Amino acid sequence: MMKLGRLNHIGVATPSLEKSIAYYRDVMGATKIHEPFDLPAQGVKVCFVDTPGEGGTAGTQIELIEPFDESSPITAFIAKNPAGGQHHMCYEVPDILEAKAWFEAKGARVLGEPRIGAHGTPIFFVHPKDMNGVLTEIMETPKEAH
Ligand SMILES: CC[C@H](C(=O)O)C(=O)SCCNC(=O)CCNC(=O)[C@H](O)C(C)(C)COP(=O)(O)OP(=O)(O)OC[C@H]1O[C@@H](n2cnc3c(N)ncnc32)[C@H](O)[C@@H]1OP(=O)(O)O
Ligand SMILES: [Co+2]
Repeated sequence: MMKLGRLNHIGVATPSLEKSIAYYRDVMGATKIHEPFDLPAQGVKVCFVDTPGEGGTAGTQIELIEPFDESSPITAFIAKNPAGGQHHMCYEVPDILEAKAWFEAKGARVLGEPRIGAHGTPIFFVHPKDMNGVLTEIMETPKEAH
């Protein structure tokens, strides 16, 4: 049985990181907005916004993602949702290969091989049609978090 880990982030696609950063800062009152960065290998520009956890623990994050270029995997999503929107959910697991085997054994479509994601650890995606309509990212928990 795979053991589901914490919700690491909620991916929110946007046509403009700049506008979305201003929204989380000025409307949502986010106190910690990380430095945006490019992730061309995954076809996105990224900005993490922290949401507070309980009693000083780390909460989850909003992962703002903008297409890096026309070939981005989120270009089609933005074309369908010009204002952007909730794109994926990312959960942590202790062992990415064990998790990949788990989902494949369940008959779910794992999209590609594990690759390094925005937190610098291996990730993969499971097709939304096999996950109750939710594009699901699985991420190996960063070692320092163990
Ligand atoms: C990895 C870096 C970073 C990190 O956190 O580390 C990120 O998270 S980057 C996030 C961007 N990267 C990805 O999303 C990679 C995985 N995604 C894909 O491979 C595609 O987006 C895919 C296969 C999920 C969808 O492909 P496409 O956009 O071409 O759309 P389709 O017409 O093929 O979609 C088929 C079917 O799925 C529905 N769909 C599409 N996207 C989503 C979504 N985000 N959530 C829920 N459902 C989605 C789409 O509506 C189609 O449904 P249908 O009923 O057939 O119309
Ligand atoms: Co993500």
